[in-house]
Parts: sequence; structure tokens; C-alpha cells
Amino acid sequence: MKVDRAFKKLADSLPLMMAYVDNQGRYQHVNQAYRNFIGLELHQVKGKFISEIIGAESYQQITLYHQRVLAGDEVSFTDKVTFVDGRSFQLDVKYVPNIENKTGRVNGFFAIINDVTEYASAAEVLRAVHDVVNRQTQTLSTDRINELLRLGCHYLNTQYGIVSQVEDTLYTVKFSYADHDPVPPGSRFDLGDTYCSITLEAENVVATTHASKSKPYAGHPCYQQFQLQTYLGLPITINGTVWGTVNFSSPQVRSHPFSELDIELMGLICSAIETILINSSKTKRLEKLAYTDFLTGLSNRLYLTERFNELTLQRHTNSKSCCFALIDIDHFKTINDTFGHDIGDKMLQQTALKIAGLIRTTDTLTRIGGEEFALIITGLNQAQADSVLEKIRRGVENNKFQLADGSSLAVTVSIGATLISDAEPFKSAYKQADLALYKSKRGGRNRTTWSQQSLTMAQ
Ligand SMILES: Nc1nc2c(ncn2[C@@H]2O[C@H](COP(=O)(O)OP(=O)(O)OP(=O)(O)O)[C@@H](O)[C@H]2O)c(=O)[nH]1
Repeated sequence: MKVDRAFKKLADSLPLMMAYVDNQGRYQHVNQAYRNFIGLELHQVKGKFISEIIGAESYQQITLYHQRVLAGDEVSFTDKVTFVDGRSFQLDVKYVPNIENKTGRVNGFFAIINDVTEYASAAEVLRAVHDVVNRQTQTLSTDRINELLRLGCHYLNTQYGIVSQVEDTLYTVKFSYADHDPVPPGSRFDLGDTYCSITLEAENVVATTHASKSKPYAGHPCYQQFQLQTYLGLPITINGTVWGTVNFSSPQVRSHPFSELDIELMGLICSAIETILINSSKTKRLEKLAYTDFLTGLSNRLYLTERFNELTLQRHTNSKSCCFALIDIDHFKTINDTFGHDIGDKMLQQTALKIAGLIRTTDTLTRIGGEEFALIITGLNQAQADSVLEKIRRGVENNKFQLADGSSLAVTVSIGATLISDAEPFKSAYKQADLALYKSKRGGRNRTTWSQQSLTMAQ
């Protein structure tokens, strides 16, 4: 069929993409919108087979629709279509057969095409954000934030996706995604050297698609150092306070501006990240509570067993020696009975503080029961650990507690210690130390006794 002039004129004036294809599968006309879309002139398309414009795989998929329309059916479909130049789009397509009135013969078909790529990937982002936020209990917050950054990069077609924490003028990368050359989490920059300074100053989303040609990005230290041309940044706010930023960037100039939809979707990703950060800090707070002894502020028995197991695993690789000691206040019942429970509590707190001040930060001190503390000392041999324990014993003995009447009071501690043998379970080490502690108590208190096992190991 000859495509008449009226049709061509009408088709060219429409914003929709339109084509007329004959019953041999050759383009007879493509309107201006379609030509703009595929970047070809009419003479480059006219007379060409569909298979010369659409990539082989996509052509295979849509050829079924061609058969149906050429059999006289109207056909609609939405599918990903890849052109021979490699570009892919999500297209919403309607085929209308051109049927000859008299004969009923199908001469060809009209194709009306709508590019819904942006909406399709927006829907994908929405679905994924929803999914990531709802997977809260099953996946680590780090994995979920990384997944959101990956989605954002994929949707905006940027190289880097970063969540930063900003404290005063310090910019720290907390989470990072890049399909290549990622910026490692923990990297620190001066806030002024990042475009995020612009985001935080604006207290709102800011974006550029061609930094070297737009204010205030051109000449910005971030451009000078990293030559990032495309940037979209949003402030992360937690409990009403600015916490940091989420930003997407690329060294490439972006071919088209960010749309309102892009900004809305990135806002959604930012809110999802805020929610994950808030929930994870709540979880951390609860975890801290679960591992803390309220009276002394030291870690508790639960923490001790977990730390012990962790060290057992580590010893498999570094075979560092490890000492486990139980430290028990002597005659504590008498203190309670004589001075009252409140004074007893204060003595416990003061003793905890004293011992904590005498050990290294790598050692683990916990309160595991009423007036009993447990200590794990790592990396010292028996003689060295023994002198630490002696320092503790003497330190507590000399630690005077002032009473309201001006008099002072001191307590002593008895200690039972053991060297932990390789892969020894907590229960066994505890039993060894407890037996040694019992000997210290029986031997007159205010002393340290080592388990039989340790004495053999130390020889
Ligand atoms: N003030 C106070 N006392 C506690 C706490 N937990 C346990 N106690 C008391 O600690 C005392 C421990 O007494 P015992 O187990 O008989 O030991 P002890 O008097 O220290 O005697 P030895 O260990 O044999 O030297 C009991 O009186 C408990 O009530 C606490 O949180 N605060």
C-alpha cells in the first residue's frame, strides 16, 4: 500500500511514535517521533525489514505478534525491545491491521509505540524499595542499604552510590556501591571537598548533570579533585537532625536532566535508608542493653560467653594464650548485713571501676553474678597474667570507700584463674577457675590460685 500523504502528515504531527509496516514486514513509513527515537532519517528506515532495525533476540520475541496482526487481529503488548544499535527500551506497543475493505486482505499494519522505559524502571525501583524495606528482620542493614544504592545507580545510570555520615566538617563514607572502582566505606574527606557540602547547605535535594558548566559545581574542589560531572544528593535526616547524605554521581555528563520522577524516587530511597539506619541503631541499643550489667555498667554473663566462644575460634588461627579468672569479693554478705544493701551496691560499683581501670581495653571484664566478676586476659603468658591479677588484688585492697560518718572501708577479693587450653569450652574453663577460686577462699581469701591445669600447661 502506498502510505498516503494525509496519514504521513497526521502521523508526523503526533507526539506518539507511529510506523506503517507492509505485509512483507518492511517499514513503509515511520513518523517524526519514531525517527527521533531511533536516531535515523526516513530514507534510512523506509523499505527496511523490521529485523534490520530491531535486534535479533527481540525480533524473535515479537515476530509472533507480527503474525497475529497480519492475520487480521489487533495486538497490544508491553515488552523490552533491543534495537540493532544495542539500546534497550521498555515499549508499550499496539498493532492495528490495515485491512482492505473489499477483499479483507491485510496489506500491512500500523504500529503505535510508547516508550515506557522510565515508568517501567520506576515501578521496578518502587517494588524493590518496598521489598528491601520489608525484608528488615532477615537481612543485614548493610546489605539492604547497599542494595538500595545499587538500585539507585542502576536507575539513574550513575557509577557511584554513597551514603555518607557528616560530623562537623568530616565526611565519612559509610556505605558505598559502584559497578567498578568503589569508594571504600570508612574513607574520609573534608566535607568542603565534596558536593555534599552543597546538599547540606541547601538542606534539600540538589543535582547537576554537567558540573563543569553549572554553578556552584564548576570550580568546586570536588570537581577539581574527582571530575564528577553528574551528581544528585539528598540530606539524610534522623530524628530531625541532619545525619549525612545519600548521593549518586558519575564522571560522565548525563545526556538528559533529572526528571521530577527521578528525584521523587531517590527521595524514596533516601527515606528507606533513613528507616533502616533508625531501626539498626534501635537494634544496636537493644543489643547493648542485653549485654550490659545495669548496676556496674560492665558487660554481663551473656556477653562473656559470646566473647569466650569468639576467642576460642580466633585461637584456632592465632594460638594466642588466654587466661580466664573469676574475681569474687570476700565476705560481701557481712558488708550488706552491716552497712546495708545500698552501701553494698556502691562497693560493687567502686570495685568494678577499680578493676576496669587496671586492665587493658583488649581484656574483657564482666559482672556475672552478685559479687562475682569474670576476666579474660588475652596474649599474656601465665606469669604476666598473674602479675595483672596481683595488681587487681592489691588495687582493690587499697581502694578505700568513704562512709558517711567519715570512716573508710575496703574490701578484698579472692581470685581463681586458669589458662585456657585450645578449644576448651566455656563450661570447662569456668569449672577450672571456680575450683581455683574455692581454693583461694579456703586458703584464707585475698589471694589468687591457679588451676591445676594451668600449672601443668605453664611448665
Ligand atoms: N548489695 C548487693 N548485694 C548483692 C548483690 N547481688 C548479690 N549480693 C549479695 O552478695 C552476698 C554474697 O554472699 P555470699 O555468697 O555468702 O559470699 P560472701 O559473703 O562474699 O562470702 P565469700 O564469698 O565466701 O567471701 C549476698 O549477701 C547477696 O545478697 C547486689 O547486686 N547488690
